[in-house]
Amino acid sequence: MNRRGRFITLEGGEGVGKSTNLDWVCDWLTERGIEVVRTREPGGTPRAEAIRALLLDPAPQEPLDDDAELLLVFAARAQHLARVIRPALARGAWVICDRFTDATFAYQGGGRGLDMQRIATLETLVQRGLTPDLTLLLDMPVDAAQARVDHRLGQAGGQRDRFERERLAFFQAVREAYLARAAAEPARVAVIDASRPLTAVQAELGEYLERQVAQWR
Ligand SMILES: Nc1ncnc2c1ncn2[C@@H]1O[C@H](COP(=O)(O)OP(=O)(O)OP(=O)(O)O)[C@@H](O)[C@H]1O
Ligand SMILES: Cc1cn([C@H]2C[C@H](O)[C@@H](COP(=O)(O)O)O2)c(=O)[nH]c1=O
Repeated sequence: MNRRGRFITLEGGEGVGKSTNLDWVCDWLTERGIEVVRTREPGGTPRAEAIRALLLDPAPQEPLDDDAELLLVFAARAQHLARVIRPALARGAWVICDRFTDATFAYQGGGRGLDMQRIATLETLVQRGLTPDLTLLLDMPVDAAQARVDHRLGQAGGQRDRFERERLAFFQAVREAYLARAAAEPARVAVIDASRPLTAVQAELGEYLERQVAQWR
């Protein structure tokens, strides 16, 4: 693929502030004249959003098999790549994505305990070499992040989705898997302490972006 744009992902467990900071990152890049495509996983196209709804639906009457969950995540990703991510990168836009395959290694690999090598095989099959240029991993202790989720749900009056209903041990395993990926790929994954006030988090995000954009231009 003729890839002219850049691919940036935001990652982290539930409630660490990905959505809040994604808006900020997109505005930061747009202010510098960069065409930004803001998207998310699972989702990003109507069909992939339909798969997202299946994945997030608690539907206790039919538990979702772990392998089915993994394959649905990659089915949504294949559609998202074909319809949104690859075309945007080819025309030179920068794709800013709320979660990508690091989330699969963290949730299905760390959280569910699925074999990381099987996930890597699907990654190769579906992505054909396309991986993020930069990943901003928002990290904080699980209990404090869960308190933020509770606060947000209390304000918005929503229900916990199928993942948000998991036990603390699941989220702890997700966090550890994310940190292991960051340690294995320090040049791509920047770990940001998300437990601090938003201004401090965004100051550090800005520093990473400043450095990275200067290097790419
Ligand atoms: N640095 C921060 N300090 C305090 N509160 C924050 C901070 N960042 C985000 N929040 C608040 O925490 C809640 C969760 O933030 P947000 O929805 O952006 O997280 P998220 O990682 O996208 O969550 P999810 O994975 O559950 O969608 C929101 O109410 C948000 O306003
Ligand atoms: C990409 C991806 C996502 N998930 C999970 C993680 C979250 O609980 C939900 C998405 O909801 P959010 O609004 O982004 O928090 O999906 C996953 O398990 N595996 C994945 O690859």
